[in-house]
Amino acid sequence: MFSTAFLDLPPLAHAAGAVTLPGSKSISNRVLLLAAMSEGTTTIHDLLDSDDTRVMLIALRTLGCAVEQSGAIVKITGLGGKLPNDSAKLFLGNAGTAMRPLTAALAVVGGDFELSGVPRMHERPIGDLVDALRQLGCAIDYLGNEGYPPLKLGAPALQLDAPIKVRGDVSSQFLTALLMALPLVATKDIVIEVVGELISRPYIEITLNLLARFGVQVRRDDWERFTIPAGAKLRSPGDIHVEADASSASYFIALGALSTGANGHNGIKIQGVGADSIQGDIRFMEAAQAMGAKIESGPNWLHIQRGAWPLKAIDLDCNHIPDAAMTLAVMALYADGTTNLRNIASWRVKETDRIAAMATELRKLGATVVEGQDYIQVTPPAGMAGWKAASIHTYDDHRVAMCFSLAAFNPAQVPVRIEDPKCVAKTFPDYFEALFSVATADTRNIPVICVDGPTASGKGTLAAVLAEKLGYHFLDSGSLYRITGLAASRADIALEAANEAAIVALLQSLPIHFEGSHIWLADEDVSDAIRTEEAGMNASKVSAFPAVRAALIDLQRNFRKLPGLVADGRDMGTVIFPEAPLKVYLTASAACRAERRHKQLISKGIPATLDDLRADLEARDARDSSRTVAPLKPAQDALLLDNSDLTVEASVQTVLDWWQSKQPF
Ligand SMILES: Nc1ncnc2c1ncn2[C@@H]1O[C@H](COP(=O)(O)OP(=O)(O)OP(=O)(O)O)[C@@H](O)[C@H]1O
Ligand SMILES: Nc1ccn([C@@H]2O[C@H](COP(=O)(O)O)[C@@H](O)[C@H]2O)c(=O)n1
Repeated sequence: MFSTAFLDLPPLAHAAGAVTLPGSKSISNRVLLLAAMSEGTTTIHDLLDSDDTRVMLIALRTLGCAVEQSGAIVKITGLGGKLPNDSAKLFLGNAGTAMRPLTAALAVVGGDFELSGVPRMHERPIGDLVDALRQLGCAIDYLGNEGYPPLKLGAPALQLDAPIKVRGDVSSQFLTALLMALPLVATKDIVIEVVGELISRPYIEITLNLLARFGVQVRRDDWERFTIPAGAKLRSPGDIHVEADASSASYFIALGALSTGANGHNGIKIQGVGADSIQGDIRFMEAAQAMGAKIESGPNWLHIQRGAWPLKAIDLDCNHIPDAAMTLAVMALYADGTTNLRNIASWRVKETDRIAAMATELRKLGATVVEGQDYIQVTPPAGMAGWKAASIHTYDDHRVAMCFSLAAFNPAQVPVRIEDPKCVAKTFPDYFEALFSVATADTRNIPVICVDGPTASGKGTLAAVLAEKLGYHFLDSGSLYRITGLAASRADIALEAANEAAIVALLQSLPIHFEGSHIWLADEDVSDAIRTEEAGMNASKVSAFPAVRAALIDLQRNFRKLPGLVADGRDMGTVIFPEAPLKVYLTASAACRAERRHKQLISKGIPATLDDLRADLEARDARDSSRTVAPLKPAQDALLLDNSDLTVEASVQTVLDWWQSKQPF
């Protein structure tokens, strides 16, 4: 997951390949609650691992439910509707799929409970559900504002005779909550009557479908009346598999529809969900097809290719696909006219006011947007010149972050910044990794920051922090010369010009691989072995051989991958990435560098004297600067930074400011 303050997406050119999506949030949290409340043990496969499922699991454990987790398999021993802990405070983050059903289940079972969430959760209405539960005799108090969490629940005095009325036109989650909770107390037939036009019906279908899997057949009369039969009991189905999330699939369906192939492949294959999914958002497929996508489907897979181009503008009632419809609003940027998405009033009470959020952010990109209480109309930017690079605010809303990533395919090739990318953790923590696994960019558009300079100036430290803050890859090019020197010494090859060909032959056979900050030579972790002063001096010797340098060029350039790279070395800016948009030449006085290296070695328990270290680093710098190929020197367009009197933090901030000054947003 990218936990950076922002993630800059360079212009993306193509996309092709296969993605496996995480489990459905709607199914995961429903199954968790049903499994916890049922009789028997349920083994759940492919459960979504995200913020929303995590808060649900914590809540269930707090209530006394036994939960065993091993990877994507979770085993729940059901409580059979009886709570071992009938007094608890539950924090449910911003998970509507946890707050609403848990409120209903705990209110009917009874106990002393407090349910709260993040500030936004306390702005999301729950009054209609509370009103319905109070009709049943449940004891519920508001701890903050009337109609909103946090809530306090007490012991109910249940009256099940009269039909329970619940509004269906604000959120279908209120009805879902009642449907899942009432089998816990169905000593007689319990009737629920929906007031107002029921929205998001497909989500109710998921609920009914899962209740049936747990042994409860709800009778449905149209979409107005639901009866839980007397004697209904939740019983574990044993094993249950969670489908991949159809709402998450919408981003990759859109990707297939708007991008051309790459690497000899065409189209996007989505594993884990097919056209026969029980999730309502799968009908996003039809909307995408109406806009031009070509889609094939099989058991648990979809394959999407670009069809019509530009995409076709549509006018659609999106009530049946409220979450996935946000993706249509971004696809509309690539359409041949104005797209009108109607009947989406529920957007206003989701993680954020999604109509306002989408309108604001689409306008930043150059679109013309008209918004109403329950609709949004999007007209694409006028031609290439109409597109603007934009920093997309994401409102702590995972879907805003994910759908706006698709704007990076814009024909004007302007970059798009996604603020707070970690908000995708709500449903799809590795969304951007999945995107980068299928998307490609023109290499020249993948940003590289070069940090060159003499020994112990702090290049590695600076470059690693920059990479972490920007979410970029990191190339420690010196490690490649260090490994070469180490391997040659171990092979008893003297580091002399006469042995240049032998050293290159050895280098080309070396099984080097990187794992985070660790470097492996075959199955040996050589990260420490290459860090000695002797290894540094040997690296300096082999690095002076032109054939060794030539042999390492492609390997270094292959580090340039989405979303970007920070490269540290001696010739990053002069030879390896001469067209990099930012080149930093980092220096510090020799005395200062010797002192830093001394401290570094002593802290690792390696004995060293200041004088020897200074002599060594000056010798190394002299050799590096005087060699014939790729000598150590600042690139002509490098920015010089002498950090003798700067802290690491100050150096990092200086370079981040330089980088920001080059961005269009
Ligand atoms: N601005 C700074 N102020 C104080 N200490 C620093 C600063 N930058 C780096 N250091 C410290 O200096 C030491 C050397 O830094 P680092 O290993 O990053 O240098 P380098 O230029 O990558 O060296 P080499 O070229 O030998 O790999 C480290 O202990 C690091 O913590
Ligand atoms: N791009 C580079 C990087 C390093 N070298 C040589 O390797 C030695 C070790 O590098 P460190 O950054 O790990 O200290 C260094 O002294 C250089 O001789 C290089 O030539 N080009």
